[in-house]
Amino acid sequence: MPSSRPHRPALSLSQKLAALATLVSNKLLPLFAFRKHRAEDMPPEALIGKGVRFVKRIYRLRVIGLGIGFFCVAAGFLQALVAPPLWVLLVFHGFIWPHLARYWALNSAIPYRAERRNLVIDAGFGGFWIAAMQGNLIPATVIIAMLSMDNIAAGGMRLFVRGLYASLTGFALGWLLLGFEFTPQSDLTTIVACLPMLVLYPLVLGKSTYDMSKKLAERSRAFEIVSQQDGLTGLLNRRYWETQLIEEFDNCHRGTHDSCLLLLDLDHFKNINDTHGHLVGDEVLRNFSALLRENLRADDAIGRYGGEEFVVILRKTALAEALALSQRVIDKVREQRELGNRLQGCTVSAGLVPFSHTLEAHFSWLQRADHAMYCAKEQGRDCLMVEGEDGQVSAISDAEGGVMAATLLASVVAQTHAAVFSKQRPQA
Ligand SMILES: Nc1nc2c(ncn2[C@@H]2O[C@H](COP(=O)(O)OP(=O)(O)OP(=O)(O)O)[C@@H](O)[C@H]2O)c(=O)[nH]1
Repeated sequence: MPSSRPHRPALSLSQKLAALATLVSNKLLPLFAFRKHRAEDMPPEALIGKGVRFVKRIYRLRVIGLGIGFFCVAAGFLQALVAPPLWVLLVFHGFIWPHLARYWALNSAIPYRAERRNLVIDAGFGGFWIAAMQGNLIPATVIIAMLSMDNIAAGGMRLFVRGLYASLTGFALGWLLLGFEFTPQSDLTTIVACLPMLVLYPLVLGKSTYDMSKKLAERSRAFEIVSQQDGLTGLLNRRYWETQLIEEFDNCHRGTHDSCLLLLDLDHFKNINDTHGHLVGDEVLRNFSALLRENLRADDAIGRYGGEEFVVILRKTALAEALALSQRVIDKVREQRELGNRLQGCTVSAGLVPFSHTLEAHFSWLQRADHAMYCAKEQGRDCLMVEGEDGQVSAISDAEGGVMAATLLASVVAQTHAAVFSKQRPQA
C-alpha cells in the first residue's frame, strides 16, 4: 500500500555529518562538560573525591532501571524492525553501560559530578531510543517519565532541565542518523513489556529515596547532638547551655515555676595539670562530669562553661532542694578523696543563686552565680555559697547542707516508696 506521508527530500551523507557535528559541538558537549563555576557552588578542590555513596546508589538504580527498561525499548524495536547495530547498542546500554558508568564515575576526580554527567548521558540515550522506535508512544512516555524522575530525584530542576536538553539532543541525533517517521501506535506486546518499568521502577526509586532521607534525618539528628555537646565531657557546651538558660529565665520570669542556677569550679585544677599532665587533667574533667550526671537529675541542664568551670540549671527546684542537691555534689567530690584518684584529690567550690524577679536578664543570673562561686573561693574553697535576692552571699555549713541533703534523700525515698506501694496495690 503506498504511503500517504508527504515525501521529504533526503539529506546527503555530508549534509547529515555536518549537521551532526554542529549539534554535537553546540549542544551535546556543553552538557557533558563541567559547568561554569557559580558563586554559590563549592570550589572544585573542595569536591575532590566527593559523591562515592551517590555513585553507588545511582549504580543500583541504573542496573535495575536500564535492565527492565531494555525490554521496554526492545518491544519498540520489534515493532519498528530496527537494524542489528541498534540491538547491539541497546544491549550495551541496558547491561554493560551501568557497570562502565560506575567505574568511570568512581575513577573520576569528582565522582559526584561524573555521576551527574552519566545521568545526562542516560537522558541522551533515552532521546535516541525514542527516535529509533519512531516515537512509539507508550515506551517513549515511560522512558521520558522515568528518566525525568531520576534526574529530579538526583539533582533537582537543574539536572532535570539538563536531562531534557540531552534527551532532545539524543532524539535529534537519532533522527539525523536513522530518519524519523512518527509511528505512535504501541501494540499489546510493547504495552505489556513496559509494565514492569512502569510498576517496579517507581517502587525502587521511592524506596531508595526513602532510605536516603531516613539516613539524612539520622545524620542531622546526630549532628544536632554533636553541635550541642562539649567535645571533652559530653555535657552541654557553653553556647547551647546559654540558650537553655535564656529559655529557663523566660519561663521563671513568666512565673511558670522557680529554678536555681549552680556554678561549680574545681579547686586548684592547675596543680593537677602541672603535676600529672594535661591528659590526667582531661580525665579528671571527664570524671567530674560523670559525677555530676550521676548525682543530678535528668531534667537538670548540666553544661561545661569553660576550662574547669561547670554550670547547672536546676529546673523547677526551690532553694531548699537546690541546696541539698548542691551539697550532695560537694560531698560526693569529697568522698572521691577516700575512694581513689578519680578526681586526683580535687575539691569543688560552688555558687548557688535562686531565680529572682529582680534579675534583669539571664546574664545577671549567671553573674550572681559567678559572684557566689568567687566568694566560695575566697572563703577557702571546697564549699557552697548562696546569693539571695538581696545580693547577700551566705555560706552553707556542711551541717546545714548535710541536713538538707538527708531531708531530700528521705523525701526521695518516701516518694519512691509511695510509688512502689501504689503500684503494688491495684486501684479500685
Ligand atoms: N587538662 C585540661 N586543662 C584545662 C582545660 N581547660 C582549662 N584547663 C586548665 O585549667 C587550669 C585553670 O587554672 P586556674 O584558672 O588558675 O584555676 P585553678 O588552678 O583551678 O585555681 P582556682 O580556680 O583558683 O582554685 C589552667 O591550667 C588551664 O590550662 C582542659 O580542657 N583540659
